[in-house]
Order: sequence, then structure tokens, then C-alpha cells
Amino acid sequence: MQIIQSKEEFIRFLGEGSFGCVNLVRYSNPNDGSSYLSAVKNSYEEDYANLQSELDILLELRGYPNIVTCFGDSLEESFRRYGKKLYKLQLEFASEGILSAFMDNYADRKFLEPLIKDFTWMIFEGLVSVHGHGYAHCDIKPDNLLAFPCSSSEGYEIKISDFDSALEVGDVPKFWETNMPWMGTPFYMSPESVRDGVAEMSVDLWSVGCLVLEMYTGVIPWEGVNLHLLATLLRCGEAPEIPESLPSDAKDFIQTCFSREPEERGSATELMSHPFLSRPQVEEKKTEDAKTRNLFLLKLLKLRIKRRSSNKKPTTDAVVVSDKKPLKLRFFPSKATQFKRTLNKVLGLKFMPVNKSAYFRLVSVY
Ligand SMILES: Nc1ncnc2c1ncn2[C@@H]1O[C@H](COP(=O)(O)OP(=O)(O)OP(=O)(O)O)[C@@H](O)[C@H]1O
Repeated sequence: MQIIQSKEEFIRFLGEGSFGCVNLVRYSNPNDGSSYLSAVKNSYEEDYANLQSELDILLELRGYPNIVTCFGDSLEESFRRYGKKLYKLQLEFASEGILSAFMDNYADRKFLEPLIKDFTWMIFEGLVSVHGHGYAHCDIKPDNLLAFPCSSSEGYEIKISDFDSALEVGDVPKFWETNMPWMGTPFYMSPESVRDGVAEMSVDLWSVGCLVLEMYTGVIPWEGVNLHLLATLLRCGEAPEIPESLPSDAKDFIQTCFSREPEERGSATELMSHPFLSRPQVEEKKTEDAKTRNLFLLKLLKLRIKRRSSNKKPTTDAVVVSDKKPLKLRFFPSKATQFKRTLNKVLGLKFMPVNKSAYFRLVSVY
């Protein structure tokens, strides 16, 4: 999508990330009266590199299914008061918000099984593209998945967003240390990532396992476990507990995502053909539904033909029927931004910019 010099109207604040805030903005073209809404991610100069790297990945992945779309080909640059530079990344607006907020609309935050399967399938569709381009997302979790009303049907669509932790496969984040071993959000991290910090595709597959578990139980994985203990448990190859009450194919699927040996998880594509997700069942069901519908229509059709023929004299084209139907606070300078970001995730803190200061106020979000 090409950005035309347009009028910008702030609609509302959407949320706060580690690198700045996200606002809903309407862009209007005064020439033809057209307009569109965008979720605009704002970052100050010190976090420019992160926003740029997120844009670079989004540009590579633009047009692929279940990946949030970015508008424009570059970051928009503007100046704040006191000459501070601000960079903006325009994203398509997810009117249903992040998946974690979407879950709050459901009793006990639990989804029904068909929705879990649909959403998991969509997340994999997105991951196949991410992995296919040589990246690992490294922070798959409900806060980084966006919900959209489905354009073609009544349901919802899920897209992967927030690529600022994404890395090329094989890279290790600069901030990663053995005593701070979190490449993404701790509760969704895999044992091997805690051991070596290497961004592998398998890390995302473990996170999907956590996510599926969360969609069934409504509870974040490892709830109540402190981070020190969590690191120890993960290093020992432990996985979040899977309730016995889950259907057996779901348990088996989650267990596969939680395989100790990353290779045993398979790839995103391979996991998509696990019986838990196997589309044939869904397709079969759709075909069955379609058959039932057709049968019903056929009966209706026969009935009408009968009625017509009883009213009228039969003609050669008698088959023509009516077609009318149918925590702690901390301060630190802007140095290692990735480190800040991870620390925030660990501490559950979010950034609140404090006027012109180069520092940020951190507030607990737990
Ligand atoms: N495309 C979007 N549509 C609607 N809301 C969005 C969109 N992108 C972000 N948001 C909102 O803005 C918030 C901040 O998003 P952002 O991606 O900056 O950070 P985050 O994922 O919440 O945090 P972090 O970057 O620390 O992981 C989100 O939690 C969400 O509420």
C-alpha cells in the first residue's frame, strides 16, 4: 500500500510496548476523501534500530497469510517537542485486539475446541512463512497475536505481530546471559533456549504448545512459578503440566511441542498434519455439511417442481424453478534496548515515557 501525503487524526491510545506506545490513527487523503485506520507504533530515537528491524522483517513477510501487515515501505519520521525524533511504524489495525484480551471475552478465558484448532492452524500458517524466511519469532504468546474479524466468514482471524524479538535462525540475542537466559517472555520459553540462547524455529513450536495449553485452560503456563525456579525447571527439561482432562489428540499435540529434543517437535509444517489439527477432518465435516445442505435444497427443489406441476400444465422446461431463493521499579539508561525489553518482560514492567527525559518510568503491569 502506498502512503499518500495525508491528514493524520489521532483516534485513541491502543497500548504500550517496551519501545513506545501504539495509537490508533486515521489517515485521510484530502484529494479523494478516502481514509484508512492504522495502529501506529511510535519509538524514540534510542529504539530506532529495533523498530527498523521489525519493519524489515514485516516487509519481507508482507502478503503472507496470518502475519500482520505493515503499511508503507519505511518508518515515518517526525519531531516531538524539544527536537526529539520520533519514528512511526504503521500497521493494520486489529479491531479485536491482542489474543490475551480477546480471551477475556470467554468464560474463564477458555476457548471451545474448534476455535483452539482454528487459531492454532492460523498461527502455524504464519509461522511457516516466518521460518521459511529464515527467522525465528522468539516471542510467540497471546500478547503478540492479533485478532481480526474474518473478512470472508463470521469468525475471527489471528495474525502474528510484534517482531522486535525475532532473529535470524542460529543467532543469539546480544543481551542473552546464562543468569538472564530469556530470549522472549519467560513463561513461553523452551528448555534449549534457556540453555544456549540460540534462536531456533523449534523455540516457536514450544511456545505454540504453551499457547494451546493456555487456550484450553485459560491460565498462563507455569502460573505461580518464580523465574529462578522456572529457569531451573526448564534447564532440567521440564514442561508445563498438561491436564489429564484434555482430549487425547490435544494432549499428544502439546506433548509433541514440548518434546525435550527440539528435533522431535518436527517443523511447523509437520505439526500442521498432526491429527489434532488435521484439516481433512475439518474438510470432511464441511463436505458433510455441504451434502446435507444440498440434500435439503434438492428436496425443496423437488417439492417446488411438484407444486408447480400440480398448479400448471407440465412443460418441456418443467425443471426451471424460481431462482429468487436462496514489583520493583527500576531506572536505567537507553543503552541495550533488547536487554531492557527482556528485563521488562521478566519483571512485568512497561515503559511510560516521562516528558523530555531520555529515561523512562517503569511501572508494574502485574
Ligand atoms: N496492529 C495493532 N492493532 C491493534 N492494537 C495493537 C496493534 N499493535 C499493537 N497494539 C496494541 O498496542 C500494545 C503494544 O504493542 P507492542 O507490539 O508495541 O508491544 P507488546 O507486544 O504489548 O509489548 P512488547 O513489545 O513489550 O512485547 C499491544 O499490547 C496492543 O494492545
